[in-house]
Parts: sequence; C-alpha cells; structure tokens
Amino acid sequence: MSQSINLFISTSPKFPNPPPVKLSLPFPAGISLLPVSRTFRKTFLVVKASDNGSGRVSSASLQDQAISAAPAVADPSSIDVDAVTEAELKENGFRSTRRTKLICTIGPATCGAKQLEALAVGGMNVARINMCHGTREWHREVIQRVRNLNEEKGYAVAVMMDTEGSEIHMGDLGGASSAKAEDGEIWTFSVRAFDSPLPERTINVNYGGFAEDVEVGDELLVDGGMVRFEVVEKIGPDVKCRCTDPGLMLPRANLTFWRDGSLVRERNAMLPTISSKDWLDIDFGIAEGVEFIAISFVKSAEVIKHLKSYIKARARDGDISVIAKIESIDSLKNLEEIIQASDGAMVARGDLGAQIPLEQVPSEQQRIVQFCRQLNRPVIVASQLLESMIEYPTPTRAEVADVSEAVRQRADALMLSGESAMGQYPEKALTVLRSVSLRIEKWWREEKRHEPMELPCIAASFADSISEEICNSAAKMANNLEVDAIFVYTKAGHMASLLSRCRPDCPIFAFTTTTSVRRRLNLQWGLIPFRLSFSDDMESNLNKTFSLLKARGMIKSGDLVIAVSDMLQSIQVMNVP
Ligand SMILES: Nc1ncnc2c1ncn2[C@@H]1O[C@H](COP(=O)(O)OP(=O)(O)O)[C@@H](O)[C@H]1O
Ligand SMILES: C=C(OP(=O)(O)O)C(=O)O
Ligand SMILES: [K+]
Ligand SMILES: [Mg+2]
Repeated sequence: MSQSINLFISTSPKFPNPPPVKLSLPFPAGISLLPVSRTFRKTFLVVKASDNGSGRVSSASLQDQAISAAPAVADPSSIDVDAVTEAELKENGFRSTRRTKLICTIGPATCGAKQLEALAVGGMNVARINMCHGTREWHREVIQRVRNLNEEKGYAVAVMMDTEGSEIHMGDLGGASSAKAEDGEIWTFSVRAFDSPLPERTINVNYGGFAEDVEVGDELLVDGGMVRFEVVEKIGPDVKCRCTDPGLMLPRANLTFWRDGSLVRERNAMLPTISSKDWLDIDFGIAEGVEFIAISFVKSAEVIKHLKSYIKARARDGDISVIAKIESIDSLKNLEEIIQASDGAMVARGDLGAQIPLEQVPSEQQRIVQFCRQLNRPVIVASQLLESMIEYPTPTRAEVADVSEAVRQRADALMLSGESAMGQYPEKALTVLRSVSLRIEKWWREEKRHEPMELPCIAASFADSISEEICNSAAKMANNLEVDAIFVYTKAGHMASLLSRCRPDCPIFAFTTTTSVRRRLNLQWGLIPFRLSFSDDMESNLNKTFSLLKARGMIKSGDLVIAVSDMLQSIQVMNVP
C-alpha cells in the first residue's frame, strides 16, 4: 500500500512554515532524511534532494508525515485533529472557535455514512443513539460508521448511548410512524400483548401495573401533554380513555397520569431505573466501547454508583462516562448527590416538562447547569431546542432565544433529538445551533457580559487542590493577559476539564495521548481535543506541538499561549517562537 505524506520543504532549519509538498512512500531516489542537531533535534529531519540541481537543504517534520497518511493507528509521531477544526482555526483564528458542544441524536434521517459525515462537517461533537428505538444491530452499524469516520477523517466524534429506562410508555404502534387522536374519540390503552396489526384505536402500554394503577377520572398525558385523555372505564387489562386534547402520538411516547392535578407515581416509582433490557443495552454499549452512557429517569445516586462499579469491572480500556438524565421529580429532589456520583448530567427537558409544571423548567435548567459547573461535571441541555425544524427549514424566534439562553448559561453542550433523528432538516438544525452558539458566545465575550460564578473548591486531595489552583490561575491569567489559547497536556483529561470549568475567554487546546480520552473531552465546553504522544519533558512537548501546529497553519509565530500540564505543577506563558 503506498502512503502519501506531506513534506515541508524549506531552506531554513528553523522551519518557517512553508507550503507542504506531497510525496509518496517509499521516497523517490535521491531524497533522504537526516537528523538535524539543533533545537528541534528530536522532531526535525533534513531532506537532501541531491538531484534537484540546487543542492538545497530542506527541513521536514517527521510528525507531519502522518498528516495525509491514514491515521487509523495512533502514530506516536503525529497529531490527530480533524479537518473542520483545522479549517476553523486557520480561517477564523483562535478566539472565534465555538465553545459550546453539539450533540445529534442519530435516527433514520441521519444514520447513513454520508449523512453522518455531513453532521461531523457541520460541527457534531457527539452522536447520541437512543435505545428506546431501533435494534441493537441498527445501533451497532451507526457506531461503526461513526468510528470509520473518525478513523478515516480524523474526527473525534464521541458516541453516547441513552438507555430506555423503565418509565411508562406506549408500544410501537404496530409499526405505524404515528397515530392521530381526535377530540372525543375513545381509545383503549392496554397491557395485553396483541398480534399486529393492533386493533383500531388501541395503544399498548409497557407497564404491567398500568390498568391496576389508573383510576376512572385520571388524566392521561402523552409526551407531557402533546395529547391528553381522560380515563372513562377500566375493563380488566384494558383502560378506555376519551381524547380531550387531540394530536399526533409517536411510537413509544412517554405516558404519565395525573389525579387531582398531581402526577401519580407511587407505584411506578417502584420500577427499576435500569431495566433488564437496559442492562443488556449497557453490555452492548460496553462491548462497542461507547464514550458515554446516559441513564434515563435517574432517581438516586445509588443507581449511578452501581452502574459505575459495573462498568469499572467490565470496560476493557478506560472509562465510560455515566451521564445522569435529570428528568423526574426524584432526580430534582436528589440533584446534588446524583451529580456528585455522575460524570455529567443532562437536563432532559422532554420528560422533565411532563413531570413538573412547564413554567418551572427554565429555573430548574439554570439550577442544574450552574450546579454541574460548580461540581465540574459536563452538562447537556436537551429537547425541543429547535422542535419546529423537524418540519420547517427555519427555527422560530422563540427557539433561537431558547438556544441563546442555554449558550448564555454556558452549558457544555446542546442536543438535537427528533430534529436530527427523524426531521426534514437535520443539517440545517445543526447549522442553527452552531451559528447561534458562535454569535452569542462572541457577544457575551466582547461585551464581557458573563456573570462571574463562584467556583467552590472541589478537590478531594492536596494534589488535586494544586491542579485546581493551577487551572483557576491559568484561566484568570489567560483572560487578563488576553492570550490566544491555553495549552493543556493531560493524560486522563482532568486538568482539561478543570480549565473548561473556568470558562476562559480563549479556547483550550487539550493534548491527550489516547483517542478515547480525546473523544470524551469533545463533550466539554471550550476544549479543542488533540491526540498527541508526549513525554514528561514539557520543553520538548511544547516544541513538538508548536512545530506540528505551525506546520499546519493552526498557530503562528508570536501567538501568546499559556501552557499547563498534569505532569508538571507550573504555568508557562510564552509567545510561539
Ligand atoms: N434509532 C431510531 N430509529 C427510529 N426512530 C428513531 C430512532 N431514534 C430516534 N428516533 C425518532 O426520533 C424521535 C425523537 O428522538 P428522541 O427524542 O431521542 O426519542 P423520544 O421521542 O422517544 O424521546 C423519536 O420519537 C423517534 O420517532
Ligand atoms: C432527552 C430526553 O430523553 P428521551 O429523549 O430519551 O426521552 C428528554 O426526556 O428530554
Ligand atoms: K432514552
Ligand atoms: Mg426522556
């Protein structure tokens, strides 16, 4: 197999960032590589083109040879960054890179290789698969396509698997894509197992205790109120309901029932957070090496601890981060301990809005986002951000305002659900998230409108305290000195997340040694993750990074950089040579 490489031919051993020259391996006759014994001894070689007639001595960086070679295996002498980040840095410079991360739920509208690539180009940082829908085989193929994209194009798109959870929901409508309920119609909600096709106006309910638990007069809400019914009669396993608010019901839509204005949840509160099906899905996620597992309807910290120990005993290499979905009254009650126990949280506004009054959702969102940042846990704002774009090519003004508010709160990530899974305009929706994020971030940065946030000390040990202080100080210095970027060399990603927590004005270039940590960091605010092999010698790490990034036009001489690392307790401020 012939490998193509980029060589940077130059007349100066100081490597002044010349345009790359493409060569194929093996080298043509007459070209050889020799080490240079100067500052860049470890990374630079001289190319002697003895047959070019000029007798010119040229420099090349060995690291850069891997640039256009397939980056499938982590080459110790290269740096992994994707084309989109690279182009963004080149065109717009550091300051204007996007800080808010974007998650797309993958469904029938976006599961093809081409569509996934379009989302990656459009700025998708994390692909979410929702185990409520589709088969494991289907999800496996999606994961494989995302992995191929990463390997072939250098992206660091992480995969988040979201469990079904065991709240009450409808069945799959016997294969229909939706069902329309009209005002006054009588529908049967039943726990019986039917052969398909289902009898007319019949809905399967997944929770065996449903018919026993509901009472005549209860109000039944589909998807938090998209459609409403009133229970009129119970006949064994069948519950007859009259439609009071007509609308479209989607397969597996969530069901809640209300009595005298309050959510009834005594009995279904006994349902396990992680069902037997969820455990199988979790095994699947572990086997597929997903980066994140999001747990639906978390009620307490216990279940998170339980899952984390399960993952620790099973996951092959490294961690899978556990994200707690805050979408129930119980999760709000136990918020602090749930977030402490988790590696991140999601404000799952869809189901949350079905359990608490809608007008309480915005203040809960703000509380969860702030709390996560204080505890240094990445936080995702999810559901209905651009709901109208499932059908229309432009968002409503209200949706843009909602996205802006989440960006202004400086949540780590925004998530698309139906907009990208089954909507008409997945790429357009992603573009809206991207452009609104960029615009609002710029506005708040330029006008220094961010409210400062007290960040409590969270370190569990003295060593952790040192890291935390270094990151807090480095971020403050970065703002005061108006540096172009913070560089962090981090093996497990801890220092990178501590810097992200400070939400500095400049981007954070996070260099890490493994592709899996690189992908995990891609969920966090302001981090631009690179994979790079580095040593304990900061001097050589910096030289190596500068030459690699300069060679690709991502930084230039004179740029002001602050560097920290989890190997060395120091803060360095320097201009790129
Ligand atoms: N893997 C999939 N296969 C088929 N449809 C999907 C899939 N993932 C998502 N969808 C569709 O996209 C909609 C929105 O996705 P999401 O918000 O994740 O699910 P839900 O509506 O169940 O909470 C779903 O209702 C479903 O119609
Ligand atoms: C994100 C959510 O969960 P799901 O889409 O799995 O219902 C939500 O309820 O907002
Ligand atoms: K789910
Ligand atoms: Mg939900």
